[in-house]
Amino acid sequence: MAFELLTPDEMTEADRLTIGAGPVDGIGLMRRAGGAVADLVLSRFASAHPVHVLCGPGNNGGDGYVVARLLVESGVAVRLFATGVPRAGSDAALAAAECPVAVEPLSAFAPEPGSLVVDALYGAGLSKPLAGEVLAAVARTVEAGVPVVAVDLPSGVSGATGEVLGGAFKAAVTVTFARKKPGHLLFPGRAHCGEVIVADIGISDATVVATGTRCLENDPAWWRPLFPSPANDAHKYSRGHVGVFSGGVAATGAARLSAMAAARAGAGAVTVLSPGAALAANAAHLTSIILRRSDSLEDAIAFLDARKPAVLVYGPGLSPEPEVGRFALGLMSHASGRFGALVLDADGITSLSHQRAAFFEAAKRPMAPALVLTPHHGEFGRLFPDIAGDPSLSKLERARAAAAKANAVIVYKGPDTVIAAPDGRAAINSNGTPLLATAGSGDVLSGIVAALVAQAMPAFEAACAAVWMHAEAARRFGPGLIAEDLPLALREVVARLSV
Ligand SMILES: NC(=O)C1=CN([C@@H]2O[C@H](COP(=O)(O)OP(=O)(O)OC[C@H]3O[C@@H](n4cnc5c(N)ncnc54)[C@H](O)[C@@H]3O)[C@@H](O)[C@H]2O)[C@@H](O)CC1
Ligand SMILES: [K+]
Repeated sequence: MAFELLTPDEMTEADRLTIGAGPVDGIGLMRRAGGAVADLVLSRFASAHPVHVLCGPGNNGGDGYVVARLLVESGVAVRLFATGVPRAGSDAALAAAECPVAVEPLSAFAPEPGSLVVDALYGAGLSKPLAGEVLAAVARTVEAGVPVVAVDLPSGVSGATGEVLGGAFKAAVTVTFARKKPGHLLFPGRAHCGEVIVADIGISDATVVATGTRCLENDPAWWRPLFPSPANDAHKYSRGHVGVFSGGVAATGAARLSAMAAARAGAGAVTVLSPGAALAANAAHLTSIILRRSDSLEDAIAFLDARKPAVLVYGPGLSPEPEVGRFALGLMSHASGRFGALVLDADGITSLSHQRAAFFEAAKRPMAPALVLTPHHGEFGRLFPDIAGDPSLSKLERARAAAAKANAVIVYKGPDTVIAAPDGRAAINSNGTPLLATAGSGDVLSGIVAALVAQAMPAFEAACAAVWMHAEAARRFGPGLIAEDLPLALREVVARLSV
C-alpha cells in the first residue's frame, strides 16, 4: 500500500533502516533522489534555460548538487547558488564534491526570463523560519514568476505540519521520496506544493511499515474492501437503519439533507425523528424517509426500543443550548442494546461544550455507542478548547488528541479534512473541493457516515469513505452545486465503489 504518509522523523528512520539493510548507502539514496528530480526537470521543463539550482547546507542541498551535476551531464545550462556549506564527510559534501558546477552565493541569485528554479534549500530538516537571503530569494522568485521544482518540500513548508515558517516557495511540482509527507496535504503547505510526485528511491514497503507510521492519505484503495454491498437476501432493515433527529419547525431542512444522504449512501431505512411542532413541515418534504414524532428522550427511547436503528445522527438543525447536549448524553446512556453508533455534528457538538467532562466520561463507558464527531474548525474549538489552543499541534495531531480524549472517530473538517481514530490511526483527505463550502454540505456528510456505519463498515473506515465520497460527489456535480444536489450526486459515486 503506497498511501502511508511519513513525517520527517519517520522518513529519517526509513532512510536509516534502508541504509542499515544495504546495499545502498546514504550517497546512493541521494543520487537516486537527485536523479528523480533531474528526470522530472528534463521531461517536464525541457526548454527551461538556464536552470537555477538553489542548494542549502544539509542533505536537501545534497540532492540539489546531484540534480545540478546530472542536468549539466545532459547538456542543460545550469547555475548553482548555495547558502551554507555541507558538513565535511556528509553525503551532501560528497554530492557537492562530485558536482562540476561553480558555486555562487545565494545572494547573487536572480531569476531570468525562461529559467527554472530547483529549490533544494531545506526539506525534512527545516528547523526555523526562513529569513534573510533565503526569504529574499523566495521573494525574487515569486516576483519573476518563474516556475519552481521543489526537492522533497518547498523550502519553508514543514513536512510534519504543513505550516509555512517565515515564507515558502510556491512550487509547480514537488518531487518527494518514498511516500508523501503530512505537510504535502495539510494547508497552508499543500497550496505551496503544486503537483506532488512521489519518486521511488528504493525504500521498501516493509521499511515504510517498520517506521510505525499510522497515517494514510485517504483513498478508496485501502477502504474499498470494507465498502458495504447489500446481501442478496437483504431486507430494508438489514441494510442498515439510520435515525436522524430533526430541529424545530424553522430548522428541519438539515435533518432531511442528512436523511436523504444516508438513504443514497445505502441505508435501507431512514427515520426522521421530528418534534411534533415540525411534523407537518417534515411530512411535506419526505416521501421514502420514515417520519416519527419525538418530543422527548422518552419518545426517542420508545423509538429505539421499537426499531433498534443501527446509527443515530444528532446535530443538524439543532441548537447550541445545554439541553441539546444533555439529550445527547441521555441517548448515550440508553444506547446499550438499542443502537450501535452515534454521529454527532454541528450543534450536537457545540451543545456538548457545556458538559465536556460528562461527555468525555460517558464516551469512555464500556456500554457507550461508537461515536463519530464531525466538527468544523469552530465546533472543534468549542468542544476541545485546550487542544485547539495548543499552537505546537498540527491539525493531524489535534484530530488525534481529540479522538483519544473523546474516545471517538473525529472528522476534523476543512479543505484538508483529517480523520482520526481513538487508537491513533489517522488519514488526511486530499480530494476536497471548495464546491463543498456551501450551507448544508456538512449535514449531508453526517448522513453518509451514518449510512456506512449502519451497513457495518467500521467507524474509522466509514468516516474516511464518507469524506472521500462527499467530495467526489461534489466534484462530479461541479459548479453550481448546492447541498440538495449532493445526495443524488452520490448515486454515481456509490455505483462506482460498488462494482
Ligand atoms: N540519506 C538521507 O537521509 C536522504 C535524504 N534526502 C534529502 O535530505 C533532506 C533532509 O536532509 P537534512 O536532514 O540534512 O535536512 P535539510 O537539508 O532539509 O536541512 C538541514 C540543514 O538546514 C539548516 N536549516 C534548517 N532550516 C533552516 C532555516 N530556516 N534557515 C537556515 N538554516 C536552516 C539546518 O541547520 C541544517 O544544516 C530531505 O528533505 C531530502 O531532500 C534524500 O537525499 C534521500 C536520502
Ligand atoms: K526544498
